[in-house]
Amino acid sequence: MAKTEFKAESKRLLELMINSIYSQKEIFLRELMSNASDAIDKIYYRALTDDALTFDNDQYYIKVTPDKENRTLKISDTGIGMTKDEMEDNLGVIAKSGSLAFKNETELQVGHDIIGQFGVGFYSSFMVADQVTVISKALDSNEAYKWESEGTDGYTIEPYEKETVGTDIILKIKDNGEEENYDDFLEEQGLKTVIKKYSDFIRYPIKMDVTVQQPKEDEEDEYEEYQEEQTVNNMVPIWKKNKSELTDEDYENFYAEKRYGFDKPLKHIHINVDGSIRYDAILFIPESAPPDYYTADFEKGLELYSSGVLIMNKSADLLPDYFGFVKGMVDSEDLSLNISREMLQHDRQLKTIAKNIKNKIKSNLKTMLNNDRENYEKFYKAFGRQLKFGVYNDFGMNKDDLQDLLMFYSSTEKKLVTLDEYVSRMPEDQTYIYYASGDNYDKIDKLPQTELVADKGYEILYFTEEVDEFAIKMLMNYKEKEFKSVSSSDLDIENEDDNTEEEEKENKEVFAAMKEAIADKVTDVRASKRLKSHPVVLASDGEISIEMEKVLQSMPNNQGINADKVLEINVNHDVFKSLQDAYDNDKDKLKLYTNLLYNQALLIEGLPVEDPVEFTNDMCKVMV
Ligand SMILES: Nc1ncnc2c1ncn2[C@@H]1O[C@H](COP(=O)(O)OP(=O)(O)OP(=O)(O)O)[C@@H](O)[C@H]1O
Repeated sequence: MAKTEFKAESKRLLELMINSIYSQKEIFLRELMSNASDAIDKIYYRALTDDALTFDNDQYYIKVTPDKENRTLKISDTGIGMTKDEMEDNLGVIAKSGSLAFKNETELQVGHDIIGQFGVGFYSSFMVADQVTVISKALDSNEAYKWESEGTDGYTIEPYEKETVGTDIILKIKDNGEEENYDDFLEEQGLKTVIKKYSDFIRYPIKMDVTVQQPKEDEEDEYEEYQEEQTVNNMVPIWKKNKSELTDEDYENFYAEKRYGFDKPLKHIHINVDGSIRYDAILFIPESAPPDYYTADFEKGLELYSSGVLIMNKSADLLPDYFGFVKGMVDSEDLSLNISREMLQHDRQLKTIAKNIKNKIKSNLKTMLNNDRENYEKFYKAFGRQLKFGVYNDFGMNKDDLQDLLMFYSSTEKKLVTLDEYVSRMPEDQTYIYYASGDNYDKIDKLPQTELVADKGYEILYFTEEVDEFAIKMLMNYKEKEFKSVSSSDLDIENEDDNTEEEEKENKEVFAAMKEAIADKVTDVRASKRLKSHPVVLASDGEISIEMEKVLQSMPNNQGINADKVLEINVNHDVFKSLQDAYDNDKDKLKLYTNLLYNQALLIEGLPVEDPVEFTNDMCKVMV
């Protein structure tokens, strides 16, 4: 039969699986168990709304059958099954399509990373099997099909006989290699261990024929063996267990099992509430953001259960947007099983739960910040941006909840610091919280605008993300201290040797002539109070800073909002003497110098020079 080729990305993933050196090959079983359990969930949902279907617990289970002689492992479920089209769609293409595109070739070759970071799902079977056969009959269908593949060269699908609805997956387990032993996946004990480790909390029974010994009748010391079907998993959901019985590893396994993420969570929060509203919840703070996190595709939400039965995969109403990174589940006896999405939105109980959850997350993050700084910084690297958006969004409504969770890089501490730490260190004569914006820490370090503030010994917070200044503008102040950009025209710093005002008065005409030369570009040309060694800098008057202008300009529907730019000249720099000289003797030269300085200031700001050809020609004019 002709083989159908896998799509290119799937083929690459398969190659990785087949040649994988990944040590935890056993996770293939977890993936297959989860798929089987999801398939049964789907029938369960259908039964909720379809009167023709009843969900009888006894009929729904997963069965694991090893066959040592033939080196096969069969995993059967009584779930919803797949039609021929679904087999094509689901097994012929990698589910999380696009995930490979996020990785570069070297990372792919290592192999570890990709398996650790992305759900490899069904394909992980190829880590342990030479051949994978899927026989499935979908609910409402009279036909069954067999999908088969030996790896990268493609797969076949053909009609097949299967009486009952559900799916059988048959793996032809690889022969042992020099260093690798696959026999565990054919042994009762090995399989049991792996199932317990990863899939203990699967809600449906995972059954296996287990060899049991019992004393022979009438004959002491003699035993006979027989096979007995046993349920291998515990089925009591982890959230119903006593916290003291559970280890970090249990929570981590649950996180992986549920596919909340492919990282290791930084923290879990287990909540049991038995008050006027009863609920249990397990929440996780992930370590890293999923690739689509900061895109419109990302959907936040927690799994919602009603008395242990999943009623919604992603209940968005349970999490505020700014905590959208939190993964996990909530189970409440007080929610009705058949509640609709629309009704849930207005459900008073759900609102109360959401509020409690929000406060729990906040207090847990706060504790992590205070007691486990290293992990908090990891978290902040992944999701700090989200918190800052949280401060900015909804007209700053949530800023009080979030301001103490923010961190910024400090010029003096050379690490991330909180606003509270900054304010508590402020010298008495310092009125403002100073910040400087730029692309990265190194660039900001070198910004001329920081000279005076840094010289004064004041700490400066470095803003490197687009949202930073917008969030801070929304915050307005922290502990009554206002924020001030080092680029703002009035820095409010006393400087005894300041001679700028006199110089500016004395050289009024020079400044006026310079202003005239670039009148369409800046609102003013002034003597700078903030520069020490640099000749020139751009500052801004008013609410819109130059960094904000950059962000606003890059937006699709930008409305041409500009900062009021001021060109500041260091009157104590030799360049100023040249300007004075040019004013006295050669007005064209003054124009040339002014334009050059303006363009230099643009470059320092990371803004594009408006006319690069004119700029280089001007440079040449000074040289010859
Ligand atoms: N036992 C099964 N019964 C019914 N459908 C299944 C079964 N196993 C897999 N599928 C279908 O194949 C799809 C692909 O499975 P796969 O394990 O590759 O990815 P996933 O479960 O969607 O996502 P991931 O494992 O990456 O979280 C599933 O979404 C499901 O639709």
